[in-house]
Amino acid sequence: MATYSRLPGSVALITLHNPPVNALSAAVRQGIVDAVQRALKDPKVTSVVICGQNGKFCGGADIREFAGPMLGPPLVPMIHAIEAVDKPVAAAIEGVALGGGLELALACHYRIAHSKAVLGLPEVTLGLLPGAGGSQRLPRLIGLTAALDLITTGRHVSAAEALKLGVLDQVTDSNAVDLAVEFVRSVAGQPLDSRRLSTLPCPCPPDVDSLLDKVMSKVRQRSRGALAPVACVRALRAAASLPYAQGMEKERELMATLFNSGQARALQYAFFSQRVVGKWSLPSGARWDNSTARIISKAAVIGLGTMGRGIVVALALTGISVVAVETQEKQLAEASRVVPAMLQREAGRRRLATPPGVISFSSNLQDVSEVELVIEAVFEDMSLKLQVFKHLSSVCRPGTLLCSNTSGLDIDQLAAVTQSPGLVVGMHFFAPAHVMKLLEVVYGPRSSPEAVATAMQLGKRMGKVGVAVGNCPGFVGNRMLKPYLEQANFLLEEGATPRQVDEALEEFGFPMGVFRMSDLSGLDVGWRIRKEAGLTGPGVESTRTRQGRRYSPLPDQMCEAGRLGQKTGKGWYQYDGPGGRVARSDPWVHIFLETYRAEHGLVARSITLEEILERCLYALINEGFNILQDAVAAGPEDIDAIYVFGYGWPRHRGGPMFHADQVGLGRILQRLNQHSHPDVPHLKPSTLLRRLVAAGSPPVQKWREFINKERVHSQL
Ligand SMILES: CC/C=C/CC(=O)SCCNC(=O)CCNC(=O)[C@H](O)C(C)(C)COP(=O)(O)OP(=O)(O)OC[C@H]1O[C@@H](n2cnc3c(N)ncnc32)[C@H](O)[C@@H]1OP(=O)(O)O
Repeated sequence: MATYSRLPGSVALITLHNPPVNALSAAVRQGIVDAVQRALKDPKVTSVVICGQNGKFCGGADIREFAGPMLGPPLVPMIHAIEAVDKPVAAAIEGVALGGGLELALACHYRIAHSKAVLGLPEVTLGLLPGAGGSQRLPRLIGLTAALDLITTGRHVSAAEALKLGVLDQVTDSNAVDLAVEFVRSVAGQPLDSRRLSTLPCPCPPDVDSLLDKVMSKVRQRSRGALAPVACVRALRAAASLPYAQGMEKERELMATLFNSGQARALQYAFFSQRVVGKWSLPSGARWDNSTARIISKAAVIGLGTMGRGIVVALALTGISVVAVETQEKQLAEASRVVPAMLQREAGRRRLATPPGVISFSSNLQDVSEVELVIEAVFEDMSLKLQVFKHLSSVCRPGTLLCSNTSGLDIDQLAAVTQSPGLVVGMHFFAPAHVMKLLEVVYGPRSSPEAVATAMQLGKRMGKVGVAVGNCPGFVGNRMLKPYLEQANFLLEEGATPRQVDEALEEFGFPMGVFRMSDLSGLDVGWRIRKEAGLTGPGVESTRTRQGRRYSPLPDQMCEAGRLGQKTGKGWYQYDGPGGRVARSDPWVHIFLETYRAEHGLVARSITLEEILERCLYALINEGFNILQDAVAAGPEDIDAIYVFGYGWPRHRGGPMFHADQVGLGRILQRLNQHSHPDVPHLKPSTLLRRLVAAGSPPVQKWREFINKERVHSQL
């Protein structure tokens, strides 16, 4: 709702009440409409201030209402009515003015904000555009170029930047509501025509068409099939070229298309998934709201390879003092040179004046004795990690949390060699660790709620999306990746080319197909793991069935030929040289594949884009169902957040489990059955998938409840 009060000196104060962010729910909109009417009718009122309760102006439209029928007064006429008021209206912005919240502020005649406020039109991130006049008013206020940037990226801006751009009239370090009240009193009675943004022309650069074309091609390239950024540019083209009323008509038309698109539903689901994963729970009953996190101020990182360096930077950026340990002198010298530069660069990118944390470098493991938390990031080798954990357990003071950045090794085994297994968790970062948003927090059967809560809290401080996952080989992300990679290799055996497979996946929306990705991360990573698993290496017979399952030796043979990817200048593609980035098809690979097929009596067939997507994605999704069934992930949102934030799954497709829901569980089951083969267990439909289909394919939002019920009745 919204409350109305009359302050001394003829100012009406309208306050939005809808915790936690004063979203514009039906009740709030109704409250605003009523309060504005009251202010208009009251002859003693000469000016109006709109603010939000509890230091938050407004977080925009109530996203939860999007799923149901539209109730209450619509936003657009409400906003028009505010602009039309013949008494000065000011928005007093504290906390946030986002989406519909900023659109409400743009309808006001003046905008006054607290210096800590954050403003933006993030609708594009929800698959929408600023559909309450924002796409037409903002460019009229700050010019087309700046509006294109804010609206197509959805980025939040600080009050200082908003003031510079001209969004705000004044910024204060003290009370924004008091200042706004004082301000509107001082302008009461002054003409308002020039303050009504809808009446102003849109300031455009002379080469407006070329600017719009350039931005359009940039968003198309960046957004890989996402509809909203393209619609945003179209709405801004209308603002630049049409009178306001016609521009609004275009905005309405574009919004209607977006609103009903599957992409908007997917992006809104992704918004809530990100929040759901923060409310973690463990099978033991420990949860985010009944477990206490420790506040870490001093940490250590062991191992300064690529991952370790990124983790040091991520920690230091949060203001934590870091002891960075590397026992190999050459690597230590290089890290001591490179890490401070990385830190400086990242601090600059985040607009921090100085990096807040202090880093000390050491070659001596003894130097970690005083820290509160250690993250081990040594080479992915179990015996080495066990040695490090044993050593840490004796060096660190009692109560120190010991974390491993392993990408899939057994956390419980590491915990077992320490004196306090409850204080051991996995903190699986993604490269580059100071940039990538995902953090898998891996709990073993003995990990304490405090250890999980601390790792999750630390992730949040580092700006990560932390997802608590159970302990199993590969955890969630890499466990699901395995069948996906496997299918991609099988497709090559059967007649596809690396480019064909990659193009299908890139067209789906991945930033990189599986083979380009593999070239980037290095083919030797998987090779080493397969050797450790006894799947390849000296003495292993070169057959296409290993350990009782279909196996493709193709990637092993690539490694044996020295083709390790970008770092060697050759992998599934060829590059300009070692470290080259531009992937070109390589005739060598085509001959290699033909020879391989001939040797194994395989006849290449033509493979459709549909088959590529089905086999790669449905194999991955099927493993997602197994993971839910095994309670390694608490719900589909956890898996989807992992894939969106760590594995390049297109956000406008919600995540693999959301995608399964959109495609239809019955269809996924039917296609898995079709592609299934006795020696490819990954394609054998999971029991959970079968049970969901048998239960009538409930929507993804109901799966968590379904799984819990099935578990109670021992059906899973
Ligand atoms: C014609 C229709 C036009 C529509 C245009 C729009 O306005 S679309 C909506 C545009 N607004 C946004 O995109 C803002 C979304 N919210 C945020 O970015 C952040 O929540 C925040 C406002 C910056 C606050 O961040 P913070 O980290 O402090 O808190 P949380 O993100 O955890 O959020 C707290 C709870 O509030 C819920 N919530 C936030 N915004 C909205 C919203 N607009 N509608 C409904 N609910 C919202 C959020 O889900 C959290 O609740 P949980 O129960 O914990 O999930």
